[in-house]
Amino acid sequence: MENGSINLNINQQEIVINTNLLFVLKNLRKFVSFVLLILGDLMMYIEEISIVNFKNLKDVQVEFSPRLNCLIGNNGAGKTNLMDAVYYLSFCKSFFTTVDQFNINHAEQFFMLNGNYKRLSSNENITCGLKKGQKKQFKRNSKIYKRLAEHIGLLPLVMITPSDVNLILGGSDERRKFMDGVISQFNQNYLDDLLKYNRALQQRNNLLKQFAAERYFEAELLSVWDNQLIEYGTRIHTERQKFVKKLIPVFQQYYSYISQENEKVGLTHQSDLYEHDFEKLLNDSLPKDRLVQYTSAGVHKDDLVFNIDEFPIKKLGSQGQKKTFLVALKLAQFDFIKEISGMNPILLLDDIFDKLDSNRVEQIVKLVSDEQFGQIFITDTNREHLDVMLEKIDTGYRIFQVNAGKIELK
Ligand SMILES: Nc1ncnc2c1ncn2[C@@H]1O[C@H](COP(=O)(O)OP(=O)(O)OP(=O)(O)O)[C@@H](O)[C@H]1O
Repeated sequence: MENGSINLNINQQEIVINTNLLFVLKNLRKFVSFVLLILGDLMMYIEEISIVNFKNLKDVQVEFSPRLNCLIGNNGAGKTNLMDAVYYLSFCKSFFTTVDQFNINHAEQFFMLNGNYKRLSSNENITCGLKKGQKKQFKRNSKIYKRLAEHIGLLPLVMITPSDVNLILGGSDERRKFMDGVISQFNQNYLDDLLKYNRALQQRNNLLKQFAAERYFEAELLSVWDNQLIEYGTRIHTERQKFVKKLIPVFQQYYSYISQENEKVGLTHQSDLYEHDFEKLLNDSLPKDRLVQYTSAGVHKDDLVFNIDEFPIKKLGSQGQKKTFLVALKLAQFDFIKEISGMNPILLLDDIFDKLDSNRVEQIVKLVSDEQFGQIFITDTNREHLDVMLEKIDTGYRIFQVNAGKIELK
């Protein structure tokens, strides 16, 4: 008995030590971010860029401010193209198209981007070149990347553009892409799980089609893919759940600040896996899957539900409310990435003030003028909103006039 109670005490002590260790590890990342913040070392920014033949930017060299860069010019001048060039150097692709060749100037055969960055205490030179009909070359400090995935996350960046409205208006795949894009930037395991899940899903769907075509069924063959879906899908679900849990309160705070508490917004992660475990789901949906010849349940059906005052924002939100929603969502993404990377992501705000009333514009201006944001790029067709912003940031900004693909420092 005595021995038993001694063992019990030891076990309890071990549990306490383990729990403390877990707590320390969990909070270590937060602590490091906090220390870096205090030391002012969260800064990461692009110092200069040279662009050749990227869309309508044929020959551009620009030195940027580490704080605020305002791009002013008429419609079609090339403001968004300049931002997309900066986006490209972070993500190895355009924000707007997956077809790389579309980024080459129509009259030319190649494009070239070259960016110099300050990142924590080091300098980084990133170049990208693409010739028509060839594979693109992406280099960090003159060394070619073997896998582009190695570059993702090195230069964190968040972009807000008018096309983000597809997140609200588009299908659930847009919202899954949003979740997956943010999580996988800093989580290689998540990206691997996603790739493996999609491969297994494809194979399972092929098999269901084959069974139907041959009027035949073999449960054992299907279970090979079921097991893989369950393994990867359950991990994907857990990561998405953690991400959304972190995102919601920050997003709601931003929305409430910008709208001055005029509306209440909600964001919910919808997934079959909250109700049942994956194995049961696949078993229950098997008769339907055999009929429709594809997998009808799983994390590939997940969605994010966006509400305003408890109604779907897609149907009932005004244009300004939708815009506010997206700005708050992307700013919450900014906070999430900042915490994970320990750096201030570059923030690109394209045409952000369109559709917003003057109160909301003023709130956003106040927000992003704050030191908690690092380097910011902002476009507008005139100086009206930007001048209000510049009153709040008295030093460290640059204004560029963009005109027919040419960029001039004002
Ligand atoms: N591959 C390409 N080659 C040449 N020009 C291109 C290419 N792709 C896009 N463009 C041109 O770039 C221009 C669009 O530039 P951009 O989207 O940067 O404009 P903007 O200044 O942001 O305008 P807005 O204020 O309307 O948003 C268009 O004139 C378009 O035709």
